[in-house]
Amino acid sequence: MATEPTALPGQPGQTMQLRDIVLDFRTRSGFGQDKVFRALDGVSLDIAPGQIVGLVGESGSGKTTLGKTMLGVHRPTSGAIHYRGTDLAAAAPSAWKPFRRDLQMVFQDPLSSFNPRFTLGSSLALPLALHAVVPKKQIPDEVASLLTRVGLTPDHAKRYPHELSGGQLQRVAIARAISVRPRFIVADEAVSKLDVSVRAQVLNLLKRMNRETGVGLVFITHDLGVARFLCDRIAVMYFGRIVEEGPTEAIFEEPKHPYTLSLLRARQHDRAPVASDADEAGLAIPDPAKACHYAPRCARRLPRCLVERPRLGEPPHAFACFNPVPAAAAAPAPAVMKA
Ligand SMILES: Nc1ncnc2c1ncn2[C@@H]1O[C@H](COP(=O)(O)OP(=O)(O)OP(=O)(O)O)[C@@H](O)[C@H]1O
Repeated sequence: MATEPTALPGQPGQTMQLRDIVLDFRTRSGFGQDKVFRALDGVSLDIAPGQIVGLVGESGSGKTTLGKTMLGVHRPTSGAIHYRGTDLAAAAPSAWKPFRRDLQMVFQDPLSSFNPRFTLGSSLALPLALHAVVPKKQIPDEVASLLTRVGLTPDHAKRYPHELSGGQLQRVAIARAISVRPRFIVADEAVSKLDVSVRAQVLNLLKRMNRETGVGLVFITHDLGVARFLCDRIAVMYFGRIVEEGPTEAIFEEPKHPYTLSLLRARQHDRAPVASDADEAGLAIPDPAKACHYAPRCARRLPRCLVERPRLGEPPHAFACFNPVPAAAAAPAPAVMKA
């Protein structure tokens, strides 16, 4: 369950609020025509200081795009990103500058997020110096301490990115993100390359850091066991929309959206989350602006679902569905990850 948000020492906590975020990617087709792909379609989400919010959903549902949008990597086509009294969505890129230290990301591919010509020690020292986190002469000690906190040794500071395994690099990426003592971290599949024992260690580190410093964490993952262990709240994404959002236990024990249920069942049976026989029935995909975009795959589809778009309801447990899953039909929750 969500804990009371706590602020960073000496810094008031700030909730990040996303309101109705739409993001269209424009791509060039082979015939020189612009094609528009709507990657985020009306996403609203609040992340309070001290909360860990999990973003789950199948590949391509928009999790990474949403994470990058809330950190200013992508500029939304419309909608609002309220943070510390500013609507950053509409602001010029320079408006993000004062918040660069506050908002950090651990990227999905750790190798490409490090400069191959820098030692990892240099890569870690750079943000410490840039943001004057510690006095200059303390930087080597701080780098060593960061490496130790993520389960590596100070010796790793002398190595280059290509000399480390994917899992080791993931830990350096986490060390870099926490080094500047941010207020928010978006961690994209940040523990996916770690073996079980190291994964537990890093998850415990993230949880401890979150509880001690009040850093807000958006944790993108395919692993529902990890999400259940780590997150206070879960947002389930499907094709650019949040279809269900609520406290972690409610999502696992009482899933309301048929897609959430299919995701939980898919995990139990270790298969892809394809919902029903509706696909095979050859149902035409309805206009997503005017219908539930999950309707063609949904076993609980009503005629209304094909002509009306359901809105996400009210917190604390919100879901966008006209015919939610009754409590008795909810799947037994998947096993909790032990960490
Ligand atoms: N720069 C881009 N230009 C065009 N389309 C993009 C771009 N980035 C992402 N997309 C598309 O947006 C959709 C959402 O992608 P995104 O990477 O956010 O999904 P995801 O849920 O994070 O997937 P995964 O779990 O596989 O990482 C995909 O269809 C993807 O192809």
